[in-house]
Amino acid sequence: MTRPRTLYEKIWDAHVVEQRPDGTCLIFIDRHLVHEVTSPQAFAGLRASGRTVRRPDLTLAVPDHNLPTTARRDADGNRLPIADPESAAQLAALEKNAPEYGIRYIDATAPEQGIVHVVGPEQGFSLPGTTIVCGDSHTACHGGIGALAFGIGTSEVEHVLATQTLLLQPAKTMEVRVEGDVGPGVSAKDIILHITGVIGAAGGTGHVIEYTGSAIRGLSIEGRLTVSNMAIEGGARAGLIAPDDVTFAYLKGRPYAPKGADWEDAVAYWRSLATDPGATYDKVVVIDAADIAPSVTWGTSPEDVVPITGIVPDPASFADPSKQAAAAKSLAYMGLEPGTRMQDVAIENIFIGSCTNSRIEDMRAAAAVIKGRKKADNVRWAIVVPGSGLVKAQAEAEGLDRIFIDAGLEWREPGCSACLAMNPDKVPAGERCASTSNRNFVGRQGPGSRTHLVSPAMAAAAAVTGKLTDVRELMG
Ligand SMILES: CC(C)[C@H](C(=O)O)[C@@H](O)C(=O)O
Ligand code: SF4
Repeated sequence: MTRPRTLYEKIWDAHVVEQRPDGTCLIFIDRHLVHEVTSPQAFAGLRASGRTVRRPDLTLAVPDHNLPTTARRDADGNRLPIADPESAAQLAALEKNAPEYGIRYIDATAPEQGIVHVVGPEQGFSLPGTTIVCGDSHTACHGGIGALAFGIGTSEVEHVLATQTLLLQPAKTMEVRVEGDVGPGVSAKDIILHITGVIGAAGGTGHVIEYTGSAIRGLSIEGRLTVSNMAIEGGARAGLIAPDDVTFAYLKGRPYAPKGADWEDAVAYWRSLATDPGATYDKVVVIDAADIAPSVTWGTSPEDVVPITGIVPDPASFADPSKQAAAAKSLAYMGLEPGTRMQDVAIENIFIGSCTNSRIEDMRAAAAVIKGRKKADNVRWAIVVPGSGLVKAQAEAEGLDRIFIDAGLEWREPGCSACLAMNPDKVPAGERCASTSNRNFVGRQGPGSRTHLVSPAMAAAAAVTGKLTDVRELMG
């Protein structure tokens, strides 16, 4: 009998082309996602060496980071230019490179355009058991459907374009098991924020995390993508969730998903990927779902998590001296005093979007809280940015856009938006943002911006009260 293996080991083993004496493996890459920021130099490198794209059929390009989220066409249907020269150049490069190398390209104004990590699963391009890479650290997101998905650097993007392979060291395995049921108002985002708080921003270093347990199995695909998206914020190389009937139902009939007999074969294979009984992980963390509250960050690392009912911690309360120093620095940047109740922190900006939380369920969760309420007066800027044109269309068909607009929020075009300050959507220096994104780093949403990571329902709650708020207090 073969040795029991984890989900990670099975996917890895199925993709090893060659193993080197030092243990490094040449891995076949099934899917390559490309966006405008990390690809121009990679294509320039290909061009300089006279090489071609080895498997254009396994490559999908879509712009997302730099696109403004305001209207992309004028009243006559003409495409509006991008004002920022660097952004315009990156977009122009992708628009030229994709057709030149025969790569599938979703144009900035195509109905299915969106954030690359939303588009991949939505199009059925990202599939269970596949290896997926993208020149982007949140590629781990695709682990939510059971794909082994890594972020890579620009030189690796060039390597994958040219060879459809990548040299990788095998990772260690880590299980994060979340058992039990979460309480009302607790979403997938709260689960992953809580996990990040428990394991720390370096807790998964060198590991691929498999999220298991009944609380994870009970999540929709949207929720699983949210969890896996932030594997990287726990330091892991990738995140994984075993594909199951929920996954198959989500993927069936999507444009790039297998069809007919191929679909049946694929599902049979995908079912075989689940971690075998008796397989072991290098590290195991067990979390009780009942301990997870709606969560919020107070600092400038995604591990700086407290329940919304909590307070800003005192740096002295941390055992580790380096964490004490980091916490003191974070609090100075964030303009927060130890002991302040999180619910007393006023918020001027709201961002609902990003590859963590811009799928249809996120839109629904935010709209459910906003419905019948109004944006608080002290909230200066509140934008809702669907993750793709298809999410946008679905949300509009359900009337969610009207709920946001009637409450005084803005309803935007898809893109990365205020998740990072690479386009016009920025948070001003010294102001706070309740944000559904995944990073609260210094300057992440604009120079001097102060980010509090929360779930869509919590961001919506902050939008209507003007301060960080326990969404459970607003629930029916
Ligand atoms: C711009 C891009 C390379 C970057 C990443 O790698 O993740 C961005 O998506 C981010 O979230 O910080
Ligand atoms: S939405 Fe944010 S985290 Fe996701 S790919 Fe874009 S910039 Fe990166």
